Amino acid sequence: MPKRPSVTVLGGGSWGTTVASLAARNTETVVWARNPDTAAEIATDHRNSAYLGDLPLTESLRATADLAESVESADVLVLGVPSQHARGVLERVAEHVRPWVPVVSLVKGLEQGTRKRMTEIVADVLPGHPAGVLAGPNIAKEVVQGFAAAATIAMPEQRAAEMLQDLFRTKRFRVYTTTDVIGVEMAGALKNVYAIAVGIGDGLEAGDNTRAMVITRALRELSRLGVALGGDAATFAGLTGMGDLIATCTSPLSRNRSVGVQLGRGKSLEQIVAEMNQVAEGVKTAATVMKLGAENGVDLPIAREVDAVLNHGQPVGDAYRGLLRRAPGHEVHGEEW
Ligand SMILES: NC(=O)C1=CN([C@@H]2O[C@H](COP(=O)(O)OP(=O)(O)OC[C@H]3O[C@@H](n4cnc5c(N)ncnc54)[C@H](OP(=O)(O)O)[C@@H]3O)[C@@H](O)[C@H]2O)C=CC1
Ligand SMILES: O=C(CO)COP(=O)(O)O
Repeated sequence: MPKRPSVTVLGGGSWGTTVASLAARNTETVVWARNPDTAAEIATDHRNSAYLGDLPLTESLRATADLAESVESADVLVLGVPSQHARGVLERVAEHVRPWVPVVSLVKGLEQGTRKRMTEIVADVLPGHPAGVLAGPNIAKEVVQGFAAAATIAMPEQRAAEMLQDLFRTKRFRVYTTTDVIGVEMAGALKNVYAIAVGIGDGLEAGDNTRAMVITRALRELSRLGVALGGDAATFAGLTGMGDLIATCTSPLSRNRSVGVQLGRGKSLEQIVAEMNQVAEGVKTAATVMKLGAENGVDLPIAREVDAVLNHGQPVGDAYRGLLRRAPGHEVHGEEW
């Protein structure tokens, strides 16, 4: 049997480590963690206690804090650092990575300032490398424990998606394929903003009907923007759209939802962020999403309230009351929330 392509995962946080642990079941895999203690712990104890507690990782997974060494012989690169650091890490690997190696992003965020998706950043920094994304309803701790879950890998070419699919799939981690890179990337980035909205409602103890209302209308809102940006409407109804929105808006393990819950209970954003040791991408994505909406003529009433709370001092109670004051239109064809 021909040897499978080797994988290097850049980023030793919760999800980078989890995906590396999945890939290591299928092929030679190394994870790069910038913190040497994290790399040593993964390599020797097969754990990443800072991010995944005591949960055991695949024993064959290698780890290093040496970025150049980690990418030199990689056949596939996986990007697993938070969105605002992706460009910097890619720039550091550019001179070490072999030509044409595909890059798969795990990142659910947009670069502030440029408003670019991660595959657009790959195109800037590593031109010529095929770039795609793996996303879905994938709370890291559940996946690493082996609970059944599914994701979608999007590559510009279907054949590439099918080749890469086999590197990440396991008996209990189903990996579907698509060529809708824009849709999958946008769905992953957008759902975090709406998970903050749902979290705020939960923090205010608004109830189950409110949660269902916000999730459902959020799906419509994020689909409108995603389609305006070039995504396929069907993608937003699938795993990376509706699926991930449900997981992130309802899981007690979601960091984005948790930011919203704490805001709803009256904590300041500064305090919440200071107390977190993991990334909640939606905090930075909200303002970017508002700019994308304005540029593309898409009204985003729910995201606007989240942005107002996060960035413009809007009290959380007023944000929810503000939404309810707007008159509802046609459920399916209306532009309203
Ligand atoms: N966690 C999850 O369940 C899922 C997360 N994602 C997405 O995956 C991406 C990564 O998130 P996740 O792993 O959860 O994040 P975490 O917060 O768990 O970990 C972040 C990782 O990135 C590293 N890092 C931070 N800044 C830099 C930098 N400047 N240069 C290099 N490395 C850096 C951290 O290193 P250090 O420890 O040294 O600070 C850490 O290893 C995000 O876009 C997230 O939305 C997608 C699906 C599921
Ligand atoms: O993307 C995720 C689940 O699919 C993780 O969500 P959080 O970043 O909110 O924890």
